[in-house]
Amino acid sequence: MSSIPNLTLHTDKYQINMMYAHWKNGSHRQKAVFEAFFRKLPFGNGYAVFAGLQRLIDYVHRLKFDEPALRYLSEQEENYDEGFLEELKAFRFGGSIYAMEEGTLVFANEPLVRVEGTIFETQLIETALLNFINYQTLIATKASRIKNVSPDDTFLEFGTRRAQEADAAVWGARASYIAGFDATSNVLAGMMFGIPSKGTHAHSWVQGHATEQEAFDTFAEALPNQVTLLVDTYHTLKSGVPHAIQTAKKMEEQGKRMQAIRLDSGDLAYLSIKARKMLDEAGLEYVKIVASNDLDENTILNLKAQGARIDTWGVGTQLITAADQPSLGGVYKLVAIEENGVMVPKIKISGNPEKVSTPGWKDVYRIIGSDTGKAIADYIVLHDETDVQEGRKIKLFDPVHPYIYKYVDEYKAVKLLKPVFEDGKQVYEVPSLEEMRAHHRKQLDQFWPEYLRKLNPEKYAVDLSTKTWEMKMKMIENFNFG
Ligand SMILES: Nc1ncnc2c1ncn2[C@@H]1O[C@H](COP(=O)(O)OP(=O)(O)OP(=O)(O)O)[C@@H](O)[C@H]1O
Ligand SMILES: O=P(O)(O)OC[C@H]1O[C@H](OP(=O)(O)OP(=O)(O)O)[C@H](O)[C@@H]1O
Ligand SMILES: O=C(O)c1cccnc1
Repeated sequence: MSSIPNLTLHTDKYQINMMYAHWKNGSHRQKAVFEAFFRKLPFGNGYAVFAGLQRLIDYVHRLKFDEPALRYLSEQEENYDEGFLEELKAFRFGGSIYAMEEGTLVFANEPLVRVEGTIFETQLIETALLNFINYQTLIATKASRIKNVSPDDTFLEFGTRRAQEADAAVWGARASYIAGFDATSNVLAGMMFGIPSKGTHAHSWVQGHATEQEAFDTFAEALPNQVTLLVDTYHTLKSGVPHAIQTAKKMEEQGKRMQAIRLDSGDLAYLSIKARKMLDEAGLEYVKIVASNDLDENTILNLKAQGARIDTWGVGTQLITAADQPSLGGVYKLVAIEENGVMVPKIKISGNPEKVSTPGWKDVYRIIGSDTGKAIADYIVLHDETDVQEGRKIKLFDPVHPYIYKYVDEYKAVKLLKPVFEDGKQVYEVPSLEEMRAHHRKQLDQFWPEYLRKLNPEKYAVDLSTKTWEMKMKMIENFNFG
């Protein structure tokens, strides 16, 4: 995508400063492994939906310190050596990246992306990687949560005007589509990604005409195949719906069908039930009802419970800004580094036991029961462990309460981290957005409903292999606080 800018300097300065210090020290070609993960699921949801990989891939391809970037760096008060800037000039990403596929259900404390390479390149990409996957995973999760309130209804993403700037709108629209939304109002996202783009009209269209009837008729004449009329500018039931019915009748005379009316204020349950009745009585059973107005999963669920007759939900602000939790706290931690030619696992100790990182270079398997076809647990192993790959009996235990355990031997193990780049070369064929949506739906089918419910979902197990757990415990024990 040529419209994507070079984001090489889209990083925190401390990354460049660490790269510089490594270069000064001669350690910049040392090999390192980092893993990105989050510690807590957002919105009290039982799962998150991974997204952001396409953006990461585009970014990695375009990593290059060009002349303006080098000039800017040369003017900084850090006073970087000329030799460092020469090193940056020659820089290309030559590392390896393994990642979850977009649309995959993911959980806390499991690697979502693993990056292997020189300390120079693995350090540089931390900030942008987290920026992309934290936001897009958050929005995809929110979208999946909203869509799952009523999976058979149609959901439109309407958030652009309220999004935190343009990139958030466009990439948020894409994340929403992966997780089950059906279309976006953002035309650029439509063009860039092939998402269906849809639109009704604003109140200004009605306000700008002498009468509401004239506004509706004129709109219907201009766009006869895409007529959704906004009926709440003056009075929904006394004016908007009757006028929309008149327009629909005129369309019928010309052999055309109006698509829908849109409700955008007031009591959406009451108004949709009344409007449905009026449309049906006029023989317009085929005209659908769209609703919008600061909707989120809770309001939609509530409206459904009240018997609202709404077919299509337009969701903006609450989705695109993830209003109830506007950030996902994904982090990127060093898990191994080369010392004297050998990769040595690394741990990050914290006073808060939940924040102690799991050392070593790891893979994640989804363990699926052979009898049920449903996911049992995600199982994290050191990358050279082979038991799970070979289908041998494994012990699943809670890493916080290891005395709670069970053995499983009848299972299928799906490796979740897919090779994306190997030694700087892209080896992953990015699926189409339609394939990602289908993948997401299949993922949902793989989980029992108790993990998917909106309120107080069951906690899905993310377990460490015995070797991973033992290594972690040993490293904590041996840690020299001196
Ligand atoms: N029957 C309902 N049950 C629960 N929530 C509802 C119902 N109908 C609408 N809502 C929601 O209640 C909120 C109403 O907000 P608000 O009072 O600002 O809207 P309004 O009546 O449309 O006023 P305005 O014209 O200023 O937008 C919206 O989030 C809307 O989606
Ligand atoms: O409420 P959200 O979930 O954010 O959905 C988007 C909102 O944006 C529009 O309102 P706005 O008042 O901006 O313009 P309008 O004149 O078209 O209603 C639209 O009518 C929705 O209410
Ligand atoms: O097409 C619409 O109705 C629309 C688009 C963006 C925001 N609100 C509504």
